[in-house]
Amino acid sequence: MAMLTVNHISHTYFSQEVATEALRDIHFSVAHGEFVSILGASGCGKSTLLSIMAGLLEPTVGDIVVEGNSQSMSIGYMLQQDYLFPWKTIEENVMLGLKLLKHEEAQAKQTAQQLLDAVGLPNVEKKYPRQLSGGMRQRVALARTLAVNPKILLLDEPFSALDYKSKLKLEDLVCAMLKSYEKTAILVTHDIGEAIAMSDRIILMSAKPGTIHKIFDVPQQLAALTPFEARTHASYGAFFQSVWKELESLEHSTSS
Ligand SMILES: Nc1ncnc2c1ncn2[C@@H]1O[C@H](COP(=O)(O)OP(=O)(O)OP(=O)(O)O)[C@@H](O)[C@H]1O
Repeated sequence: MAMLTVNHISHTYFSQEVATEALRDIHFSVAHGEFVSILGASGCGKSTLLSIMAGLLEPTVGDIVVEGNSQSMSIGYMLQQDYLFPWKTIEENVMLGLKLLKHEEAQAKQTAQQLLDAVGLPNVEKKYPRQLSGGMRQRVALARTLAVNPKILLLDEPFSALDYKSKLKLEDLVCAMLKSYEKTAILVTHDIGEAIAMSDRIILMSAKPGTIHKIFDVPQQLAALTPFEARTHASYGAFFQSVWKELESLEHSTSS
């Protein structure tokens, strides 16, 4: 059974008597452990779809089915900004969700420490977010997300505020962590390279209204590699070009 099904979702915003059709009949499933990217130009409805998948926005038509349940309870997020609480230590930030779920303090501390070790930050637990770099803070955000053991991670351009080297390193770390914790992930991005390097499948969206234009299976020889290895593999360029061409044709068809 699919881990998540986006079940014929359509969404129209109504504001001040103006209707904007943001999404039309979006339908796809994501398997357990799969990494799917949603790629598209600005305004194609990525954020709207993400908000619906997260359960933050009720779609006009359709629903989200998570592993057989019609609810999006088991979803964690990693966003562009880390949203760490500046007045809390790193350890307290990672433990936050566990405390809300009423986990025992000692157990929560142990989980936080294990995850901080796993994301390569073994000695920062008593520091505050302002004492860490942007890349380190995003690693803390990843640890905090994984701490509550969500079934599915929604990643909303989580590397876009980072310098290029930190971004590539974090891509590798996120994929390694997701693999070792057997998580399912959906990444929203407008970065073709990132989508290719990280995903098993890429859903390319067109705009006005947002629809699924095409779904690419990332070639196995790339999908099996780490993101950095994929970016530097001989077949990366040809696949990049085929996705790029499709994106270009979309832009021409919407601007003509
Ligand atoms: N609250 C809202 N009220 C009215 N229209 C909205 C609202 N939010 C988004 N829209 C419209 O819905 C469409 C899809 O917007 P959305 O933000 O989901 O796209 P996006 O692909 O995430 O864009 P970006 O990459 O720029 O964030 C756009 O036409 C946008 O103007």
